[in-house]
Amino acid sequence: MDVQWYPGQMAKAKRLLRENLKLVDAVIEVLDARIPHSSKNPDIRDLLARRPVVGVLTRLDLADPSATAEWVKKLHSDYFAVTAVNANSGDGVKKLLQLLKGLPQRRKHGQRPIRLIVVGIPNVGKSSLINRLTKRSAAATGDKPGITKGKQWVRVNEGLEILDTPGMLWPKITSERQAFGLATAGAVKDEILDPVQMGVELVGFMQNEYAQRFAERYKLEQAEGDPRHILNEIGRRRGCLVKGGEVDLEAAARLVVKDFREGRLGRITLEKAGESYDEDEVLPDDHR
Ligand SMILES: Nc1nc2c(ncn2[C@@H]2O[C@H](COP(=O)(O)OP(=O)(O)OP(=O)(O)O)[C@@H](O)[C@H]2O)c(=O)[nH]1
Repeated sequence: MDVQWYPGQMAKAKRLLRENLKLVDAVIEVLDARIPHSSKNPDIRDLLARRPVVGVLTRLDLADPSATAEWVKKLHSDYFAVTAVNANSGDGVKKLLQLLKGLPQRRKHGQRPIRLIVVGIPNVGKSSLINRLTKRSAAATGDKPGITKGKQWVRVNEGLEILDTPGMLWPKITSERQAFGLATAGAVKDEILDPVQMGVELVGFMQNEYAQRFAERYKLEQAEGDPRHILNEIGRRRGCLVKGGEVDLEAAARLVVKDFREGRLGRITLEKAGESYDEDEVLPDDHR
């Protein structure tokens, strides 16, 4: 499995982050509310050097509301404060601004505003959040991982400034389950997983967690049974066919994953706060 992050890239990301951290009083770590466990990078704690970190779960609108509430509670002990937002619409940003008001300044610099950097793995909504906080639309946003550009201080309000360049964190993939979550949520390139495998796993997950809603969405008489077979059935119904009328399973898989990403399967969280992540199957070192 190719995880798309190479040691050189990671070293560069770390170096940049270390440089930028020298400039700031506090950090916002952006997590995807649909995969809070997998979008959190446990390796950065040392780099942050005791700076207060505010955890922000984006995609509030796409995640399961009760799961998000539980994650906010669970993550509380890891952060200075935690909250959830919709970085597109701005829902929850007012509350975040309230929390940011409580941040301490690192050094006494007279009256200068508190300086912040936004960090997170690719495609979690860092630029969207910066744009929301600064009410601009200049920071580049896009649905492909890794397109953030530009660099300057931007004023949020009289007490707060934010670095326009988000800090890029590398996803840490130690289990197949994490690979599935990160790829399905779009935080790593799709190529990390075989598309059919991703689709089959997503169907299996939906069968276990949101069976009724899933059956309704695809007008399936029943959502039970072999996930591959169900995927085939979805492909047939949706006209994902190759010459000769056979189902194009890859097209069907891409359709289901796209429906998930765009919220058409409803509000879904792939990782629940109450689950244990310690016992995940650990991938061999060369896959991390
Ligand atoms: N529905 C929804 N979409 C969001 C939210 N936050 C971000 N997005 C979308 O997710 C995509 C990625 O957002 P970006 O802000 O570019 O993410 P980023 O972390 O800066 O991405 P990189 O530059 O790749 O690291 C965009 O299409 C956003 O519109 C959210 O809260 N809800």
